[in-house]
Amino acid sequence: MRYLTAGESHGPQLTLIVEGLPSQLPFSKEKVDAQLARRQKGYGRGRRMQIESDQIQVLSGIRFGKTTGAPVALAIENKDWAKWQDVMSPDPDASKAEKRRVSRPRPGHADLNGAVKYGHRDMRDVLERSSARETAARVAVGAIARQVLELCGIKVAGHVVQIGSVNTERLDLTCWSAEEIAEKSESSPVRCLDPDAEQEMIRLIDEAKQEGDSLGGVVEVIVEGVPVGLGSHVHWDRKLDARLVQAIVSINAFKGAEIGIGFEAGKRKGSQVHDEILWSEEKGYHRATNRLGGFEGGMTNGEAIVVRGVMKPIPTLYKPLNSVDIDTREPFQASIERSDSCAVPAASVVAENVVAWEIARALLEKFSSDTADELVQDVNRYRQRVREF
Ligand SMILES: Cc1cc2nc3c(=O)[nH]c(=O)nc-3n(C[C@H](O)[C@H](O)[C@H](O)COP(=O)(O)O)c2cc1C
Ligand SMILES: C=C(O[C@@H]1CC(C(=O)O)=C[C@@H](OP(=O)(O)O)[C@H]1O)C(=O)O
Repeated sequence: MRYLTAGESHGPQLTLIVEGLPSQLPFSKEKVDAQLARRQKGYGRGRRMQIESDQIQVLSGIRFGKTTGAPVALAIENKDWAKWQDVMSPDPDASKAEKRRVSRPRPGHADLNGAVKYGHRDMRDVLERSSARETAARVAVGAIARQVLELCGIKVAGHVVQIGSVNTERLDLTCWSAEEIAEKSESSPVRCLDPDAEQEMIRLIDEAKQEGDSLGGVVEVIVEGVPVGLGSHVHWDRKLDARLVQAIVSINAFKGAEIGIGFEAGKRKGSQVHDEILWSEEKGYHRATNRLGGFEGGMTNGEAIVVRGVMKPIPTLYKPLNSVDIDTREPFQASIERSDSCAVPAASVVAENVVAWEIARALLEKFSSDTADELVQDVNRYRQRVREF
């Protein structure tokens, strides 16, 4: 299973093609649109999210509410395009495009590197594609992947663990199901499970916004119901934990990811890290704890997958940093039109969906999947085999 996305932030639409889905998979446009709506919410977003109302248009690969096995093509409209047509069409109005030409690179964004690499004197040609607008497309494909996972009894949930200096480390989530985590985070404007931390996060975002500054944070994704043995120890690029880390760090502004207790493992002794193996009639093989976040040897071990990602603060600041104009090579301090001040809550939805995609991809690699029925039967047969091992 693979996908491609295309589209500029202020172009007419995002376009995506998903290839390799099982045929006869029940396809719900409503479920995809619901994930897109979740991504648009979250405290700290800027004015752009009030303009957009993301929904997919299904262009191919679906008939009678099911996949046909052919590539699924989708589009997501950019409503902001109405104001950008003269500048962003393939044949723009030269004088209008000149007025919106960008010669002042933002520290922390892709502007300068992209301009140097691709030879652009107008950095709009970089920022339009490097924009996290593209994450709407990735949420849409993740939302389709979730429909595959759902059939196989696999649930994905996410929440915000930290914004700036406030975190929820003191929460013990071991007794919460993915469903409870999803429900609780959904009712929080910052998608945080701890009401005290939530209030403090909101205060910090307001403060940063007032100062013309921005904030990053940490998000966590949990995947429940995953069978043992997705991914493989036999080759580097088949290790599923590594693929999840790549998926998370590929989200705009994400600078790191960890599985389970992650970096904390470097501080502890082995006896405080490794999860003891148990067996019971009811659960079969399982672990006493889940510090390793559901992975050993690049393979799932049947415990919940726990993956975290850290997002740096948004680079576009109302309080600008020093930079150099590429026309004059003179220093400048620019003012900006609009930006998010904190997109961590929104990014937690992106993280859930890129993780869902990667898990679904690993599932389809392991099991027969020409049709949805074959997939479900194969997964069930395998789950039985695991119980009898
Ligand atoms: C949901 C989301 C919203 C974002 N919104 C903005 C924004 O409004 N302004 C901005 O400068 N960067 C924003 N970013 C971050 C930039 O897209 C990102 O920093 C940039 O593409 C450079 O990539 P890098 O930070 O991964 O190096 C956002 C990221 C995400 C995930
Ligand atoms: C459009 C989205 O996020 C955008 C991501 C983004 C960036 O630089 O990454 C910059 C902003 O774009 P604009 O300048 O048009 O307001 C965000 O709004 C979105 O999330 O759908």
